[in-house]
Amino acid sequence: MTTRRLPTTADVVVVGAGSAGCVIAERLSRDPGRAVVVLERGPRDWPPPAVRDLQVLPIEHGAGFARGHTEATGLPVVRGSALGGSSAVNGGYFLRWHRDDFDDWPAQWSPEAIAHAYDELDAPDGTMGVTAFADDELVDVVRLFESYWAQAMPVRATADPWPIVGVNRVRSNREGPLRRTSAEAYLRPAIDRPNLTVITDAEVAEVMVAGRRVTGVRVGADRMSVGEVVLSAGTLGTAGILLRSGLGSLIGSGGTLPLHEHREVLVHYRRHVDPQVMPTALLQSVVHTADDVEIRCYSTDMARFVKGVEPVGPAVGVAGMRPGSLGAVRVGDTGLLVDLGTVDPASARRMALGAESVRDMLNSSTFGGVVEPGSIVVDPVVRTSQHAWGSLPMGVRTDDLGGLDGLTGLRVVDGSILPAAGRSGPHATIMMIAVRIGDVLAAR
Ligand SMILES: Cc1cc2nc3c(=O)[nH]c(=O)nc-3n(C[C@H](O)[C@H](O)[C@H](O)COP(=O)(O)OP(=O)(O)OC[C@H]3O[C@@H](n4cnc5c(N)ncnc54)[C@H](O)[C@@H]3O)c2cc1C
Repeated sequence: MTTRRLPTTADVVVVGAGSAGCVIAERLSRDPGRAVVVLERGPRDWPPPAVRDLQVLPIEHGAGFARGHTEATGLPVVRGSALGGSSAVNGGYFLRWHRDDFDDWPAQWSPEAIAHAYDELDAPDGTMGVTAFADDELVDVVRLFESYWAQAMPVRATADPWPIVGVNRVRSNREGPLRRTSAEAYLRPAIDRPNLTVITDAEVAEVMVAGRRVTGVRVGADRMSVGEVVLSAGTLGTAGILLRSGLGSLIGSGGTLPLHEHREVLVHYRRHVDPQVMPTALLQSVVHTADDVEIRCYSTDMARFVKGVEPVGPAVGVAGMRPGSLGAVRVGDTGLLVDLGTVDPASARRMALGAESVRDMLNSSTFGGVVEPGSIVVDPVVRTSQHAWGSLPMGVRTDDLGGLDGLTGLRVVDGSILPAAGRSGPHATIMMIAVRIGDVLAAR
C-alpha cells in the first residue's frame, strides 16, 4: 500500500525507497508477521515513462524526481528522490565490479555469496532486466571506440557479467527504452502485501535515540516507534539523518562524514557532421585500464540528455575509479553541504594520462571521419560521476551487515557501507549488497 499517513509503530522502518531500500523492504516483508514501513521523501507518483526514458537524465534544476545538494565548488550534486531513488534517474549502466575488487571485503562476503546476489539481479532471467547493448544498438562513435581499443586490449564477451581490464560493453537495466528501477523490480511486486506500507512525501528528519538504542524516527512533527530502523537514504541522505540526529560523535566522526567519489575529466570534441543520433542511452561502452581508470565513451553531447546543459560537443570521460582522497558531507543551516574533496596527485596523474590517451584516440585515423580537426579540448573542470559512497564502510564503521558499531536498532544498507572502491559504477554493487543483507536478515 502507498499512503501519506504515518503509522505510530512498525517492526522495521526502511528509510528511502532507492536502489537498496526497495530490495530490503521486499525481503523483510516476505515474513507476513513483520510489519515493514518504507518512508520515502519523494513524491507519491511512480516515475512515469518520460522520466525512466534512457534517453534523458531527468536531473535538471527543479526536476520532480531528483534533489540537488550544495557542493563546495558549485558542482551539481543530484540524487534521485523517488520510488526507485537514484535508479529512477541514473544512466542505466549496470556493471558488476571486478572479481578482485572484493578481495579486502569482510569475511561474510565470500566470492560465492557475492556472485549469487549479483545473479539474482543481472542473470538472463534476473530481476533488473539486465542486457548488454547489442552491436546494432551502438552509435557510430561507440563502434569506433571499441574497434580502436580492441587493437591494444582484450574485449569482454558481452554475455560475461564480470568486467575485465579491457573493453567492456555496458550492460543496462532496462525494459525496452526505459530504465528498470529497483522500485519496479522489487517494490511493485510486493506493494499489495498487507504488512508492507510505503509512505511517500515523508522526509525523515532524524532517528530517535535512547542511550545506545535507536527507538524510532521523526518526520516533521510526527514520530514513529520502531523495532529497527534501516537507513537506505543513499550516502548523502543517510549521512544527513545520522548527523542531524546528533550521532556523529557516537559513530566517531564528529560533525562530518567522509565520502569517496569517482571524479571525471571530460575530453570534448566536435563532429564534422552532427549525427542523426539514434535513440540510445548515454553510455554504451567503457574501457577499464590497468591503472584503475574508466574511459567512458558517451554516445553524444551531454546536453541532449540533461535539460539546461549548454551544448559543448560530444565527450569521452576519464574517471579515476580508485581515488585516494576523501570528500566530506556535513549539515548546514540550509541543508546538506557536500565537499567532493580534491583529487589526490596519483589519481590526477592517472586521469591526465587517460585524457592524453583519449586525445590520441580522437586524433587517430579511426576517428578521422568523425572528429573535426583541432576541436579536441580537455575540460579543466574535474567533474563528478554522482557516485558518492563509503561514508560508513563495512568492517570499519559498521559490521559486515551494515549494523552500526555501538548502537542497536539501527542498520545502514546503501552506498554508505561500500567498504572499498570498485572499478565500475556503484549501482549494481549497491543492489547486490542489499540482496545479500536482505537474505541474511530475512532468514533470522
Ligand atoms: C544522475 C545519476 C546518474 C548515475 N548513473 C549511474 C550509472 O549509470 N551506473 C551506476 O553504476 N551508477 C550510477 N549512479 C549512481 C547510482 O545510481 C547510485 O549510487 C545508487 O542508485 C545509490 O543507491 P542508494 O540505495 O545508496 O541510494 P538512492 O538510490 O539514491 O536512494 C536513496 C533514497 O532515499 C531517499 N531519501 C533520502 N533522504 C531521505 C530522508 N531523509 N527521508 C526519506 N527518504 C530519503 C531518496 O529520495 C532516495 O529515494 C548515478 C547516480 C545519479 C544521481
